[in-house]
Amino acid sequence: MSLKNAPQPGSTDPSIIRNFCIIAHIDHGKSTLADRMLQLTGVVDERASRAQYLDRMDIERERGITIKSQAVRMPWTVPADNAAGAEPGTYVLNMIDTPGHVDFTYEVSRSLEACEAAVLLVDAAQGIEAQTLANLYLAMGADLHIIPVLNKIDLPSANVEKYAAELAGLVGCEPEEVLLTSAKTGVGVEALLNEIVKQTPAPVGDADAPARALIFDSVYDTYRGVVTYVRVVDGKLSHRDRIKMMSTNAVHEMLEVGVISPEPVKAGEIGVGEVGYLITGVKDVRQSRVGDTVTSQHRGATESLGGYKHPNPMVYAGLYPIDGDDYPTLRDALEKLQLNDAALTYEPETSGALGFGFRCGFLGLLHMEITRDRLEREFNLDLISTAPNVVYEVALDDGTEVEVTNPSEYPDGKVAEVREPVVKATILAPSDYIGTIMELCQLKRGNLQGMDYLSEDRVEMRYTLPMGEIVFDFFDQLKSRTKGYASLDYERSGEQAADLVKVDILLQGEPVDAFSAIVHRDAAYSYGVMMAGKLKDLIPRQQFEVPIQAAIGARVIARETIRAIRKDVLAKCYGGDISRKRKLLEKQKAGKKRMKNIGSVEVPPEAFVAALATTQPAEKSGKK
Ligand SMILES: Nc1nc2c(ncn2[C@@H]2O[C@H](COP(=O)(O)OP(=O)(O)OP(=O)(O)O)[C@@H](O)[C@H]2O)c(=O)[nH]1
Repeated sequence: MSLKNAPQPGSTDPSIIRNFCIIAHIDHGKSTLADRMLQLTGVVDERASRAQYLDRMDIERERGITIKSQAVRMPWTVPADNAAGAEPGTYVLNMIDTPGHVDFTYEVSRSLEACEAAVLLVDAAQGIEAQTLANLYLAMGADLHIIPVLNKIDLPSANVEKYAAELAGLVGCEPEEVLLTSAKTGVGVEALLNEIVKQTPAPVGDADAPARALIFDSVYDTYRGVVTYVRVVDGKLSHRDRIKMMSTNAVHEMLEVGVISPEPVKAGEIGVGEVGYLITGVKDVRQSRVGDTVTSQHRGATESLGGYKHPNPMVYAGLYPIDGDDYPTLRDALEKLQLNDAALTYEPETSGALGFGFRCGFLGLLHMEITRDRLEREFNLDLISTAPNVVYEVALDDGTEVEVTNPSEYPDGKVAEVREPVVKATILAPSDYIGTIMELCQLKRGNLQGMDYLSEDRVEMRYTLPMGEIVFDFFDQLKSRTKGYASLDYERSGEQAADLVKVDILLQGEPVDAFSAIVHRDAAYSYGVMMAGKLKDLIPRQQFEVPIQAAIGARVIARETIRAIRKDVLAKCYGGDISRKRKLLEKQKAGKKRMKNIGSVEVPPEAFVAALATTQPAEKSGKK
């Protein structure tokens, strides 16, 4: 069907609109399926435009903005004799993208809120993974209708029977009701589109009420400013409106309203149940936040849609340029990233060991890693990051409470109680590994909350765990203990009091702030021994002996010594080649300039990088 004849935005009857998302574990085929749907619905032409569309994404990727379209509008005509039994006719499908990873749970929940159904896509050769489950629970929490689909049925290793049963057991349907697709060959995708029409409830809203639209994504574009993606719940938003953000009452000029199909298409207005974008001339995503409700300034709604949450960083780390001269570049780079990232926070910080840098707040480990990666790649920076830590609430004997986001700020006074954040974790693994996983969780102070068999050889284990342990090396250890077969997902779940202490690392009696850590008392000794041992190997010998100590307050709990030696760079230079000697001496001098000085001890920046690389990358199971 030609897009020109498709139902137009602003005048689309909600009864023909279907809003859905696809939830899947990484690599189970979400992007391929989405591409296939764009082709089948004629939004992207199979030969020419597909290549073009992908090119466009490359450019976007290079510019570091939208990696995927956040929401695409697709017309779809259901034929008379469809197997799904859907009413024949032309429909408007809005496919809404959800960020995949746990760090962005709140963003995921808002994208889900904008839909009425979720396609639960599972690889027919892999089965259900932890991330599939976590997102499924969120979708069920949002009351979405779930459409179970097994993908990659073309693979020789596909085990349709086994995983259809697993999936059916999970969502509570018959195995025959699980749809089968190959996003790669296209098999089953038309049938899936018909099923989406049949099974997804049409949106319901009051067309005559004051406008209310949910912001489910907000993206900074260099050329157009902030592009805000919304789902209209009541009333309509017109390009003539001035709009109001209900959490702040800030009013903005509306410059453009439209839908994405797959290029932005301007529209006069968008109405009940429709999904589209707004451009309002705001320059920073903080002014147009995910979860907020948009209304019109004139005759606006008085009650928001609810559910708005301010993003709060959960993991903090210090970022320092290896070369001190890069500090202004780092500051500018963080400022630029913040334009497109409402959750990133930073403030200047000085470290005795590392010099000038920033204390940055992130939603989680993956968010931290993405940010750091972008700073290094896009802004050409070499960075040292301190070990990530969570936020602790410390109550002192005199009744004052402090929030500690940096171990070096840990109060010296008498501490009455320390509270740490806790997460609910879901671990999925082959049942052979139950023992080793339990052992690991015990070691990390976890509490088993429940365990279910998904099939005869796969289990879901639910634990509560201190978040501080997860940001340390939990995921690395889980992967190595289960040969990579376990998957992990977690969400924040309150606080608990814990016996935590600050361990300082001292070089020649001087504490090195970058190495201080807040750890459980039982783990303090092993942290001290590990750090002292590492540093002994990493710090080059000096002309004098250097003691390395780990201490809790004034009490030393571990000690190593770096023996004295003069590093003679000329030792290997036989003969009298004076120019080569000079070169070596100059090289040594340049190296010295980059050295960080702790008291009189010279530490190469590489030693900090290596010593601080104790934490693991988070599971890369989504992009944002
Ligand atoms: N054989 C086969 N391969 C498929 C199918 N669908 C996707 N793939 C392949 O599986 C890999 C992952 O597919 P993607 O669509 O990128 O998966 P995704 O879930 O979007 O992954 P992320 O975007 O990285 O989260 C790619 O190499 C695809 O070509 C399918 O139906 N059959």
